[in-house]
Amino acid sequence: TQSTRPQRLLGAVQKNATRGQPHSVLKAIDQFCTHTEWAMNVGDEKGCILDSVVSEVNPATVLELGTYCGYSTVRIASLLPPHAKLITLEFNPDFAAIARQVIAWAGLEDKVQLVEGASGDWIPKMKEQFGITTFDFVFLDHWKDRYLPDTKLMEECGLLRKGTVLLADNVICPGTPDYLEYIRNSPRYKSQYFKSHLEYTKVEDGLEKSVFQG
Ligand SMILES: C[C@H](C[C@H]1O[C@@H](n2cnc3c(N)ncnc32)[C@H](O)[C@@H]1O)NC(=O)c1cc(-c2ccc(F)cc2)cc(O)c1O
Ligand SMILES: [Mg+2]
Repeated sequence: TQSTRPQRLLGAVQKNATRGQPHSVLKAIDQFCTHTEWAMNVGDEKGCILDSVVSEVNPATVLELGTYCGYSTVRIASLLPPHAKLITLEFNPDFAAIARQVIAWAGLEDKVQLVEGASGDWIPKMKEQFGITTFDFVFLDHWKDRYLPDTKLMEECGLLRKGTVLLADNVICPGTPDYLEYIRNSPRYKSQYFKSHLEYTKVEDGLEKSVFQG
């Protein structure tokens, strides 16, 4: 039977990366996506911007929306201080299964809780299920028309505090126009656009960093 793209990406990690070395996992995925097969990971160019924002925030609690194969999960988790927790939500079980193996290959399973399910269902359950009070950092990388409703949901559920940083991928391509309109015009956020390119291409894309004002 035919393999899927995530299965082929995992194969490239197991073949070319060293267990327990997150940077080698990222390098193997980026090489696979550059030379063999494009895949919708945040990639190395936007990934460096992600790294700098994560390092600046130095978060103890992280929420990632949209795990896919776990590339950005590994990228973020490899920068977290000890005892920090990253919760990542993925509703496609096949993608989740691959991501678990990519995260394990990087040796980061102790820092990561991968939850299978839809963000809209799980965000209201974060406090009771995972003992989260608020998130220090949120990476939005799931369905582009879910960024706005899920941000409003996080506000309503009291999951954001003064200083929480939201970082949104793909605000240009595929684009999240309703989210950008809201977040850039709301007095409750201070936003900054980081111009970049769609992963592994020359197409313009970018990340929007927004700090919740409380
Ligand atoms: C949406 C995907 C990423 C993952 O998110 C999970 N997901 C969804 N909605 C939910 C939820 N509500 N809760 C939990 N998980 C959820 C899904 O199953 C995917 O695995 N990402 C993209 O579609 C994506 C697409 C492109 C792209 C750009 C140009 C093109 F020509 C073609 C594609 C680039 C990117 O950088 C992306 O990130
Ligand atoms: Mg993305």
